[in-house]
Amino acid sequence: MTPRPSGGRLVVVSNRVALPRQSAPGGLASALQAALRERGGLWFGWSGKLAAETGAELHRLHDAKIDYATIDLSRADHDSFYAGFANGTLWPMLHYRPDLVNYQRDHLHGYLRVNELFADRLRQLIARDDIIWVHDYHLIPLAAMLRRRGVKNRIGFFLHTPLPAAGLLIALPNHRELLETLASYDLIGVHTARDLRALEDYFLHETGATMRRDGRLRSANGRLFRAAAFPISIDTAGLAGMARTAMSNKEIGQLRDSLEGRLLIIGVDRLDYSKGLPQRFQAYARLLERAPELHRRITFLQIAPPSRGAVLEYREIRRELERSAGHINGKYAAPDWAPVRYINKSFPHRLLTGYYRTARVGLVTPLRDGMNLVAKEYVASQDPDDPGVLVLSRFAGAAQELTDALLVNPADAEEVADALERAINMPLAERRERWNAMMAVLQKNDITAWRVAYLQALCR
Ligand SMILES: O=P(O)(O)OC[C@H]1O[C@H](O[C@H]2O[C@H](CO)[C@@H](O)[C@H](O)[C@H]2O)[C@H](O)[C@@H](O)[C@@H]1O
Ligand SMILES: O=c1ccn([C@@H]2O[C@H](COP(=O)(O)OP(=O)(O)O)[C@@H](O)[C@H]2O)c(=O)[nH]1
Repeated sequence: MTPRPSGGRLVVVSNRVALPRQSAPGGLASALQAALRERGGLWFGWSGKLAAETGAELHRLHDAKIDYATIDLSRADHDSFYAGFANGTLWPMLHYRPDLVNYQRDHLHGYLRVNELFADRLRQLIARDDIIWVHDYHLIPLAAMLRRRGVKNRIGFFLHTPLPAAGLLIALPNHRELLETLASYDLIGVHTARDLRALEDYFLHETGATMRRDGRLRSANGRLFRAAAFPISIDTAGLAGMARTAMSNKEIGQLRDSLEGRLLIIGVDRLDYSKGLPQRFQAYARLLERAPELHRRITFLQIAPPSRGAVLEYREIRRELERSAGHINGKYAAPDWAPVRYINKSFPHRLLTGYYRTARVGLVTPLRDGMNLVAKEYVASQDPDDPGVLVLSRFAGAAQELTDALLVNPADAEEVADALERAINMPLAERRERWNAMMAVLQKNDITAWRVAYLQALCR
């Protein structure tokens, strides 16, 4: 029997789950929480905890229209699936960093084993009419495994990272066995037209798939599926409202007082090498070096909660940034002024939105980023009468939509320093004009529009 499409329960599956009252910064968790809060449904994934055995117990919880079902991972599965293959192999590859890829066959086996376990548990939870929406590179083969277990429901996939060109993807050992399983989904969503081109190109030229006249792809073994771009977004109106009320919070007042009239530049990123933080610090140092008149007039606040500490590169970048922040302050600080405030802690949106609104400049300079929701949150949080300026990397998916930001190449310290200077000195009329244009984009394509567009396409 054909499943009833749009009326069915929504079952979201992702490795990271935003459990109530648990803080785990990351765009996937923020976005899916906003999407599910409205639509309701079941959210299945990793509990974020370790246990003796993977998936031995299913933890159930209900909160604000969302049913949560989560499982723990064993230490060995966490190390091979999450830290190993997902974040030690796939993540660097997907972020154009083959030099950082650490491929180990036992990590791949762990990855496949955890996907099989996810398929087993999920199989027991789904009903015939459910619409299943799987998220991200941790779970690429899940649909193929569910299909083998007889699941006939609509199953969609969304990739939250960039997708590099086929020429790079083929450097991944066993790439075809893994990536071809994507054909078991009914719809593959990516953030941008560039990611979509890369996906189609890979399927057409590396796997023998063909493109039909109706736009669907036919895999080498005859399965029909679609691929399309759906740029993820934020709860624009909700965050704008939150930013307005945040300004009366004690913590925001404390930040404002501490600035003593200086202009604030803000960066908010998970501590990840893809976010271009060392390059950002260098660009800021370059600005201080070439514009002494700005000393004491500006302060750079970088919020960088630690992430994926089980992976070596993440521990190394943490050390590198501590050195870099110390070096800049050592060189330029005065007894009453520190040019950099560097914080390895995570903050809730209730405060972040107020920090964004306090900042004259939002500095978002990843080397590669699927979307980058921080860029969008910064814009949504601004005061319409006196908005700040977004300096944004061309290599974040968000740059495709936020074309009125000051777009930069994050690897060019001089160009980023130029943009910072321009942002600091930008007249109010130009700030308003740019902000209005970006806000119009975010009001049109908010998180609801993203969810509705994706699910409509999946159920078509
Ligand atoms: O779950 P973690 O390992 O702690 O990492 C956090 C998330 O990082 C990545 O987020 C991506 O999704 C965002 C929303 O689409 C997007 O804006 C951003 O560019 C991506 O980096 C990762 O893809 C998620 O799976 C992680 O949960
Ligand atoms: O201290 C923090 C730092 C970040 N975030 C959130 O984490 C998400 C980061 O998403 P983004 O798409 O920018 O990058 P990702 O971390 O997913 O790669 C955004 O919603 C941030 O507001 C947060 O809640 N607290």
